[in-house]
Amino acid sequence: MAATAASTMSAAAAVTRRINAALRVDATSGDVAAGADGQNGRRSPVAKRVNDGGGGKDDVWVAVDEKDVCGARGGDGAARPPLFRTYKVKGSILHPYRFLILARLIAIVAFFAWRIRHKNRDGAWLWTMSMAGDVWFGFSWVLNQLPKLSPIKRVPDIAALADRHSGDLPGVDVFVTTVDPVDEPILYTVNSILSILAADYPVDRYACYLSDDGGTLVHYEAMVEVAKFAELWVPFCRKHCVEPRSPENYFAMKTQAYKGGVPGELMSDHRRVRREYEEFKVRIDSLSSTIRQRSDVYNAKHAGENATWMADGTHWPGTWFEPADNHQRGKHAGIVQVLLNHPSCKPRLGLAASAENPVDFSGVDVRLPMLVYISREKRPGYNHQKKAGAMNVMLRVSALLSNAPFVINFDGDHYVNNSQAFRAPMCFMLDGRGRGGENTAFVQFPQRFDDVDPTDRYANHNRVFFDGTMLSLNGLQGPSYLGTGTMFRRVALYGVEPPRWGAAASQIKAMDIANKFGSSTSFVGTMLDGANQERSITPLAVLDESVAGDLAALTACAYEDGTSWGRDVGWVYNIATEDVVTGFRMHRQGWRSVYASMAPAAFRGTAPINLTERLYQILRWSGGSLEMFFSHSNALLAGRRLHPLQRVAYLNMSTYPIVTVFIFFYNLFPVMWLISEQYYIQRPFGEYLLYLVAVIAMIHVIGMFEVKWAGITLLDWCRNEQFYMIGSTGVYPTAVLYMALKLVTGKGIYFRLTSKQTAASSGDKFADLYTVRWVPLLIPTIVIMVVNVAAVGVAVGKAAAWGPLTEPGWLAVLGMVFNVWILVLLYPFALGVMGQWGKRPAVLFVAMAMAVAAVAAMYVAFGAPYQAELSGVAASLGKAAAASLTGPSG
Ligand SMILES: O=c1ccn([C@@H]2O[C@H](COP(=O)(O)OP(=O)(O)O[C@H]3O[C@H](CO)[C@@H](O)[C@H](O)[C@H]3O)[C@@H](O)[C@H]2O)c(=O)[nH]1
Ligand SMILES: [Mn+2]
Repeated sequence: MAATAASTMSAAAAVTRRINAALRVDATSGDVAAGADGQNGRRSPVAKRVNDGGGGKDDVWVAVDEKDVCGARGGDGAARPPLFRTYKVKGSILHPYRFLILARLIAIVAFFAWRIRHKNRDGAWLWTMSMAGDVWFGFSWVLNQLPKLSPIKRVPDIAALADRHSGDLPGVDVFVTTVDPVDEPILYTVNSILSILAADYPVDRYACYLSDDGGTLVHYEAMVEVAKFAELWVPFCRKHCVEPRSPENYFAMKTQAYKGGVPGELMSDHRRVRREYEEFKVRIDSLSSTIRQRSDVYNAKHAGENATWMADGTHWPGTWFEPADNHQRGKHAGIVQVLLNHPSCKPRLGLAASAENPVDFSGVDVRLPMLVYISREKRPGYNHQKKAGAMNVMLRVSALLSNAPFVINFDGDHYVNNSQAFRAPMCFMLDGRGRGGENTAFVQFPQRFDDVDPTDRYANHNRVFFDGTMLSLNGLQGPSYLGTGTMFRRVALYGVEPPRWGAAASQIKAMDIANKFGSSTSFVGTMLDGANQERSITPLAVLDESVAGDLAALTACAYEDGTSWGRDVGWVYNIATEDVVTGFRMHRQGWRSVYASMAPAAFRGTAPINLTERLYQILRWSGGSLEMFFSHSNALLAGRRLHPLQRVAYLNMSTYPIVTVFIFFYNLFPVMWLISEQYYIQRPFGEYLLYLVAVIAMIHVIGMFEVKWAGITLLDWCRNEQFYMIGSTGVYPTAVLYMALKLVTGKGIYFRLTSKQTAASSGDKFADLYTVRWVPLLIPTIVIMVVNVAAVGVAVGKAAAWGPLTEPGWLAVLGMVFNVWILVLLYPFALGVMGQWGKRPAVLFVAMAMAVAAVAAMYVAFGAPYQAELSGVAASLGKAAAASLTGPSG
């Protein structure tokens, strides 16, 4: 947005700015801040903020904290402008929205009353069951709707942060997790790390940690390569203010507005860096074979050995290609390696262009932040607690090495998309007003996905789910699955209670330290410091023997034995969705949190585009939610510190799969009128239909309102509806079944790593979209499709037998509408299970038409009783319609 303004600036100003860019926020690259006017963010903060209104032109949102902004010049003359802005939905939209919710509530209650007064006597069991279903539909809708009554949006003001905290931003420890260089392509991981190293945050105030749960040398050496390539990449990003700072994504972009200060040098620098990046990628790709060849050479020299060798001619302490004792998956030593040491506090300018350095970095700070590789110890017989376990090890190791008061986490396949992304949460953590400040335990940004799926079949669900529901949580941070991209306050992770850090210090002192946090006195010694957000990171001078010993102790499996880790301290264990429960523990203690957004999106990542992978992912999420309900993290058990609406939000989130059991049976119901034509669900049918249509129409209109402020398109919303139905017909009921089994047998859900092989490992980026992995999880949905196709066939048969203009024929067609509706919702699923054929949807339509024709012909030939038996149609109508009473409640 500011590109043209910036490019006309004088060269001298550009150089100053370049240096500044590394040291303080650069207004031209802070999209969230107002458009730059060439003043490098030095306009009066108040004037600027009054002008821009934060969200820009907006016909949905209005600022709620105008008073704070205008009153920012306090009596003592010191300006304390707010660091973030809060917006609420305009009254002209909000009031009709709320009115509709009320109207629907009344309609639902009236509908129940009507149904009870007109109890159906022919099919009492069916009537009772459908009543139970409808009551649950209504109840879960209320749970879902209540927290959304006052939608709020918060936007960080990065320019204001720069004004107020230019030299004293708090420290941040950035954690990245990965397990397998193949399942989670290593190219994503290196890009993730590079985007972090190049972020626009004071280099001496943050550190980056990679946890490699596979313990592979490939990951370690990839980090060595990253550290080398970063020397070119990071200054390049600073010099030209490029976005995003993940090279793969940057180079994939077609055109870009220039935001740096030396547009004349971009072309040649870009070409040069791009070539280096291509070479870097080749080295990353061949790491595995390089290491193998090297190991073969060494092993040949040391007869009888089958080790994996590091470049310096020593054994790799982690896992080997040929598994050996203490060098195999699930059984190896812990490793901590500092790849880039913590930089000095003073800027170090780079070299001028020369033969060896074609890129001129003479005006650019070339320091790099700290980079550490960690692989925790693995031993058989221990439950390693997946990601949560890895996070807790990182929390301890980082305490010793950098001990930043804030930590932020990324999955290996996510990257920093907006270089201001680490500054943005600070706007909330450091703002003293109401929601912000010391009581804020974590700040979360919506998870965005690269549009990896050309048809957007499955990936959009997340976007709608998170933005469409969470954004609106009354300004509350609701429960979520966003383990990645959330910035936490370290003390909150230690289980310390709010509100005040001063009090927290005495809390820590009063705690039964060793029993709670484990036996490392070095670690415990860091705890007080780690809570102090004014403290800057003081690097350890040398990693001497004693530090190495401490680190080994902290990464050991046995460290947590008999402690509170995984329960009251650190990320919570024994649940498939550790992130939700960990956030819940903080909320329950009375911590606050913020859900915020910025533009461009702070972080991006990948979502599986393969149908089966995606279904397993939501199986884990929904299973985790139910586990939460049946655990000590049940929202009903939380004390009074939990905000009432937040409690409702957590209840909704931990029970949402249950409703789909009813949806599942409703969708299956047409089977009834394939075998018999006996069932009435409710009479008089006309009135019943009227209620249903009203209730269904209203939920869709309410949904339209939410679409308006969630910043999503109508197509997104339709995809969401479709994916919700796909989940409701297979995954969610399965999760309920799992939960029931777990309650009986005590065995939990296996946390299956979400595999994302596609883009990196094959030529066709979308190959995975067209791969069917047959699993039992697909069966229920297929059955429902078959039943509904057959039902359509019977309806066509009826219409043909009676003539479409007769009453029975007409009702048959009407019934069919609902079957077709279900089929439309399941359409992406149908394409998914067709595999390669899914590229040609026409095939699906032909096959369906043939199936329908066949069933219709069979009905006419053998089935048609030629009597006025319409009940089947009626029943099918009612059931299918009721299925969408709640819509995607997520
Ligand atoms: O033993 C393990 C298993 C997983 N991971 C890492 O955990 C992350 C999440 O695992 P993944 O299989 O990719 O799950 P997703 O469904 O893609 O992740 C979402 O859902 C998880 C559970 O709610 C959250 O933890 C994640 O942050 C969120 O992105 C990845 O970085 C993994 O490398 C480990 O470090 N160790
Ligand atoms: Mn993931």
